Parts: sequence; C-alpha cells; structure tokens
Amino acid sequence: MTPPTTLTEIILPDQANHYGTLFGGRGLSLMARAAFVAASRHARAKVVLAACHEARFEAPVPLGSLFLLTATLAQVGRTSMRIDVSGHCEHPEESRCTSVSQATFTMVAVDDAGRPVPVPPMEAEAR
Ligand SMILES: CCCCCCCCCCCCCCCC(=O)SCCNC(=O)CCNC(=O)[C@H](O)C(C)(C)COP(=O)(O)OP(=O)(O)OC[C@H]1O[C@@H](n2cnc3c(N)ncnc32)[C@H](O)[C@@H]1OP(=O)(O)O
Repeated sequence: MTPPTTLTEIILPDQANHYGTLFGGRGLSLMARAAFVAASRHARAKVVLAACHEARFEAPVPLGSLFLLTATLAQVGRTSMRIDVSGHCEHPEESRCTSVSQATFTMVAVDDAGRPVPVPPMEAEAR
C-alpha cells in the first residue's frame, strides 16, 4: 500500500491574509497540491483535479507556523481517485500539533488528449 503523502510548508507573509493567518485559498491550493502528488503516485499518469468536496477550516494557521499536510488515497474508481487531505498546524518552537483543516479531492487520470484513462485498483498496490 502506498504510504500517505506528506508535505510541510512554513507560512510566510505572502501566504497570509490581512488577519495574519494563512489565506484560505492558499490553504486549499496547498491541499490540492498534496492530493495531486498522492494521485500521481498511484496512477503514474497525468492527473487533473475534477472536484473538491467538504473542505473545512477548523482553526486559523498563524504566520510563522508549519502547515503539515497528509494526503491519503481513500478510494479508487475506474479512472478517478478520491484523496483525503488533512492539515495540521505546528509552531516551530513547540511540539504541540493541532488539526486545522480537511478536504477531499477527486483526481482523474487522463491521456495526452485529456481523456480519462483507467488507473490501477487499490489492491494492486499491495502486490
Ligand atoms: C479547490 C482547490 C483549488 C486550489 C487551487 C489549485 C492549486 C494548484 C495545485 C495543484 C493541483 C493539482 C492539479 C494539477 C493539474 C491541474 O491543474 S488540473 C486543472 C483543473 N482541472 C481541470 O482542468 C479538469 C477539467 N475537467 C476535465 O478535464 C474533465 O471533466 C475530467 C475531469 C477529465 C472528466 O472528464 P469526463 O469526460 O467528465 O469523464 P467521465 O468519464 O464522465 O468521468 C471520469 C471519471 O471522473 C469522475 N468525475 C468526473 N467529474 C467528477 C466530479 N465533479 N466529481 C467526482 N467525480 C467526477 C467520474 O465519476 C469518473 O470516475 P470513474 O468512474 O472513471 O472512476
């Protein structure tokens, strides 16, 4: 089974809003990026973002924090993959890590013409 994809980003001023916390659009973009990596690792093909479901931001991510993302392959269809992404916030000077966001992304494998192509089933990963 493919291990979850993890990405860590330090939140700098160019990623912040006027409240001094991570801008939500940037947060979603980072989560989509993690989903893209996880889907690409499974499909080993071009993948595009088809949908984003149930995105939630539960707590703000302050400037200077680490935003830790974990993307997990949750379900595989014929050409699509559902990727669950969770975000945690960690202050670099503290060990405390709190859950701050979740979203689910549907990624679809495509050929060079952008047509959906089959992806390996989840079970195939265990072989
Ligand atoms: C929000 C965050 C923003 C953040 C900000 C991004 C920042 C960036 C970061 C990097 C992010 C990475 C992403 C890089 C790559 C691009 O950047 S992709 C760019 C954005 N996405 C696109 O341009 C895709 C545009 N859409 C399409 O090309 C077509 O609709 C698709 C997705 C290829 C599907 O084609 P289709 O002809 O509708 O195919 P169809 O046979 O009906 O469906 C194929 C499969 O897709 C599934 N599917 C299609 N539509 C949906 C849907 N809406 N819901 C669920 N499943 C669907 C079907 O159920 C089917 O699944 P299977 O049963 O085969 O498993």
